[in-house]
Amino acid sequence: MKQISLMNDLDEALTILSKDGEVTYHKDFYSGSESKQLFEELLKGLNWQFDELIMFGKKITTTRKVVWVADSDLSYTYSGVKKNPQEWSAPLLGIKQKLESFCGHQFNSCLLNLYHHGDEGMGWHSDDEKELDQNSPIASLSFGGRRKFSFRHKKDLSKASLFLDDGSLLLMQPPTQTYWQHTLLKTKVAVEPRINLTFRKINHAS
Ligand SMILES: O=C(O)CCC(=O)C(=O)O
Ligand SMILES: [Fe+2]
Repeated sequence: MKQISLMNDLDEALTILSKDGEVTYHKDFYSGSESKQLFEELLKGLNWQFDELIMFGKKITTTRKVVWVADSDLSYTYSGVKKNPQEWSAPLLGIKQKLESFCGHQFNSCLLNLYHHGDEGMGWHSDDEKELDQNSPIASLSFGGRRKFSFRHKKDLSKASLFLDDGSLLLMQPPTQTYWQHTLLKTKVAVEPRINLTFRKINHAS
């Protein structure tokens, strides 16, 4: 199995995948002080809830907490469970604006995940739900503890891994979700809590 590992000590954008999609990593999208402030605002200013998903036909509740934010006219089913969106808060709107001008794309929803410890992660999946606009990138922002993230090609199982730093942006362009899965790995090393935001574009129900 081919393994690509990247050290994230460059300042400019790093290209993560070699084929079947495009992912770039932008280490210092936010400065350390901006990230610290945004982490606190997001932690305190949103209604964090345990996530519910269907696994092996059973509804389970995660220890990780989530918030789903979206324009009020949207609904979204994720991991088999329909989500009810919260409204955009001021800090989130500020982040969305900065992202949109950087990416040249508009987003209408954001899934936030709060990982309290290293023993909370997210298993292999693609963000390829049918509601998502296939032509839109997914922009993943990280605040707090530095965590390892991997991609795995669905056919040849090749991998690409990197660490997602505090204040970093991982930009996943189409058709990345069609060909690759990704995961946030658990770790036994002590890590700070982390908040991840994935900005998405959901199609309006026709
Ligand atoms: O926390 C992360 O970096 C990954 C989150 C993710 O993959 C998702 O929300 O779909
Ligand atoms: Fe994901």
